Amino acid sequence: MPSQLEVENVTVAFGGRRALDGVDLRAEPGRVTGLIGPNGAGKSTLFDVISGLRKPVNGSVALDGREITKLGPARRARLGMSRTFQRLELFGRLSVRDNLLVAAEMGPDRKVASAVVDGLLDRLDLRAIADTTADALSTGMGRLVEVGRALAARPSILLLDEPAAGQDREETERFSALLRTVADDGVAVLLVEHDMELVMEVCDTVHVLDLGKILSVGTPDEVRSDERVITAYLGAT
Ligand SMILES: Nc1ncnc2c1ncn2[C@@H]1O[C@H](COP(=O)(O)OP(=O)(O)OP(=O)(O)O)[C@@H](O)[C@H]1O
Repeated sequence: MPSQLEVENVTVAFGGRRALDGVDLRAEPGRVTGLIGPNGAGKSTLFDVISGLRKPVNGSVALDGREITKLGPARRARLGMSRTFQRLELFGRLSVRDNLLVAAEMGPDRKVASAVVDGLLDRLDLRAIADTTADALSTGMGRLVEVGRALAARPSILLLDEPAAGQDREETERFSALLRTVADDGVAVLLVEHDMELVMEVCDTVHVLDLGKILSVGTPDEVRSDERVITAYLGAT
């Protein structure tokens, strides 16, 4: 079932410093929503709040109108939320196929896990390396497998933290097409990414975070021409 994510007025503090300060964000089913901003802006911290790894001091997270702010990561995963991490979290000694299988078995229906993996190997064009161990993959391919693991749980909302880092241009182009098909299936995709070409090409809406606050929200064209965004981020990339 498609899920809408609503983040309202989220604040997180480390010591006395606010890493997030009154952040609002919305991600809708069938759309790719971008979250961009300079290093240290608070993007990963916001992902941690959305996925339940960090509790905000203020604000709420809701999925389809149901408040989930107090739920832990496992409960959120059962509600259809899947995420990837900036640091690869693959099982290094397992094959690509088995990495996907472990994730698929945690999905809503274990009986279909191997069929789900079969489908993903084709969809992500991973069949040729299905028996390769994760340790032997390039960073770019590792990231693709990590996205495969997130998809194996058949999420309704998918959080991707810098999935294209380490991918070459061809891998990124294929990845961009994949993200569109994931969104077209009704998934709400939330994408943190520094690769501006990918963000501008694939996102329907982009949120720009700077120093813990949302600086701008709009279509890629609107955000790209926003002077505040150019000054805070785009001018420097
Ligand atoms: N566990 C922590 N303890 C203290 N400060 C932290 C912690 N995690 C993050 N921060 C600080 O919070 C701010 C936001 O960090 P965060 O990693 O969310 O930024 P980011 O936008 O994801 O950056 P990047 O693009 O480099 O990944 C930074 O100033 C960071 O130093």
